[in-house]
Amino acid sequence: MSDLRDPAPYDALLLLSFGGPEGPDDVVPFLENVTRDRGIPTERLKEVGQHYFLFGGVSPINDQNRALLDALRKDFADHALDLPVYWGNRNWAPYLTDTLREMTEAGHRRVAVLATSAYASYSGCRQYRENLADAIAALEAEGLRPPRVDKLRHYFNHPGFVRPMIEGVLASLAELPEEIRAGAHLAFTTHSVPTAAADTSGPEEEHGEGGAYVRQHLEVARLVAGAVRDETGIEHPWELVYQSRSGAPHIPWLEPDICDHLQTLHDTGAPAAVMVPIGFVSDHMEVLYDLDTEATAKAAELGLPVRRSATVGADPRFAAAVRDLLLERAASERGIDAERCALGTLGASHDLCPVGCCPARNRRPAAAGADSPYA
Ligand SMILES: CC1=C(CCC(=O)O)c2cc3nc(cc4[nH]c(cc5[nH]c(cc1n2)c(C)c5CCC(=O)O)c(CCC(=O)O)c4C)C(CCC(=O)O)=C3C
Ligand SMILES: [Fe+2]
Repeated sequence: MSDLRDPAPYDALLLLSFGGPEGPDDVVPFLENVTRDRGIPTERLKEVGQHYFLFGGVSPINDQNRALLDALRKDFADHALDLPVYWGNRNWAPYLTDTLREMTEAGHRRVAVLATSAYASYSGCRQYRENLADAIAALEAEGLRPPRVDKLRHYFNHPGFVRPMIEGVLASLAELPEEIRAGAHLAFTTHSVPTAAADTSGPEEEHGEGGAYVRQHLEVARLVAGAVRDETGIEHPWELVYQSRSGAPHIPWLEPDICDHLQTLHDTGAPAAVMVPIGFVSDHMEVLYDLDTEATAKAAELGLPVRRSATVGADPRFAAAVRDLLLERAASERGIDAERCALGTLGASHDLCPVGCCPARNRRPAAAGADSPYA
């Protein structure tokens, strides 16, 4: 079989995610894992710890990933794709290294990796690749021969990621009282990163200020706003804003913050807003706390009606998109040119991050890129 439904050379899919605590005792060790050598002020860490304690010390991200695993397995089974799906995290159990050890022992030799992060950037891409390299090195040090890992391309502009978000915005708009609906702003929001990290995101010279990170988010915002206009006939004003900033105050990060933006909307007479978390794949803590708790409280204080639209989560169209990305890459690894699904004007992202893509402050080995020691 050498058709576009053939997963060869891949013999497994690895869902690679951030990880999160599953109870109060996990919170501090989890935050220590996340922030090791990252210079985040203690005050910020205490504050973020409180966000988790507010939810019983449980991050929603793990259940979101379990739901996505179920959706992927169902989608694969429904399409006669006989490929096991594993799950490993960068910062909490099931840890990436343990999952990769399990995969090694099960005899897997070539693994496609789906990261739960849709865009370019150090935090959203290279850091995942560094952790893959760390896991491979750890297993090699145990005398094992881990499989080769290939990270599937960025899917920010894949219709299986964008379409569910469009529907989410339409549903949130429909929930707003009719007399304020037409004037509602769309506040597209994503994780802030240091401006220096944004500027160097993606292949050098391919992107302007803000780099691939800002450009890719602006493209998704434009696509969603355009589809909403086509559907409703109403041109909702929109902006790209940021959330979840950490780090020292003197270091510039992408702005404006969602809460400052809500203040501006209020001050300039906007009647309502829909917060659209395009930067996140599922409803994890950044969405539940920073948007649903903090920004929603800010809006209430201002008397500004707001809604928060859905993330893709375990939407079956997203699961189908993952299958599409995997089969597209598999074909390409076999030397066959498969169609690369992408909405808008940026085109399908690269398979292999080029050398120097999304550079780290401290250079470390990263797997699954042109500069990988494990190609
Ligand atoms: C771009 C980006 C994404 C989106 C892409 C992706 O999804 O990967 C993302 C996702 C997430 N970030 C998460 C949690 C945290 N991120 C932190 C810190 C940081 N994130 C950053 C960036 C991003 N982060 C950055 C530049 C820092 C500063 C420190 C550093 O340079 O590394 C900290 C430390 C405390 C704080 O400062 O907030 C925590 C606890 C969780 C899990 C949530 C849950 O438990 O449900 C998820 C999904
Ligand atoms: Fe983060």
